[in-house]
Amino acid sequence: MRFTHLNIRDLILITPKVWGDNRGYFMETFREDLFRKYCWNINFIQENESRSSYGVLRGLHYQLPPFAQSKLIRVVEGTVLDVAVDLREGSPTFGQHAAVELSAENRCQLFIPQGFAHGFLVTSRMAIVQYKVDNYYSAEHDCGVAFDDKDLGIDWKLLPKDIVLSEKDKCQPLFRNAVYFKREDF
Ligand SMILES: Cc1cn([C@H]2C[C@H](O)[C@@H](COP(=O)(O)OP(=O)(O)O[C@H]3O[C@H](C)C(=O)[C@H](O)[C@H]3O)O2)c(=O)[nH]c1=O
Repeated sequence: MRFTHLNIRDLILITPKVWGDNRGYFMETFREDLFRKYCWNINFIQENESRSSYGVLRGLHYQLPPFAQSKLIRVVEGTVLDVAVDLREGSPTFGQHAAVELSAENRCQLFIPQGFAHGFLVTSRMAIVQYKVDNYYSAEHDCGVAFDDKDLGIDWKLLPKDIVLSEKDKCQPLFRNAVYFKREDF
């Protein structure tokens, strides 16, 4: 299992070791000891799964403290463009984002600590995304940022007309109007 820092240092790409043979393959998808050593002290308490068709974009979402969530994301079917945006006031990468392709084929996982907005766009016919979080869902603390905010400058690769959004995501606030994470939150 390899842990690689992205352009935003606190975002970590995890590449599992895959054991293939004539039956198929085996891989360890999570190791707490390695995670604590190379990544983050974390206690995942909930796991989610969503299935989406081509062009669906879920995000950009985050939960505010005390229900802020770190996430460990993996794709078990299909391919997504996965994006995290730094919303931590005072961070040297505040307002910047990282985008990585996660797929059932590359088997990579993305760790996103608390303080980031998260979203993904499905670029295959269909994708199933599973992710662990370290805080329970709280609708009252659920927040978002507009996926297509010009100040964020995220290249989602698809034309806006081809992107499928929930009603909620069609009206997320612009980055400059979003609620950020304060220094005291960390
Ligand atoms: C997130 C969540 C949702 N729900 C319920 C609430 C809604 O009635 C329904 C669909 O929720 P939503 O439309 O917010 O689902 P997504 O658009 O996939 O939201 C997720 O999308 C991006 C990619 C994220 O990173 C977040 O984890 C999460 O916000 O599931 C729950 O019961 N528990 C939960 O943890």
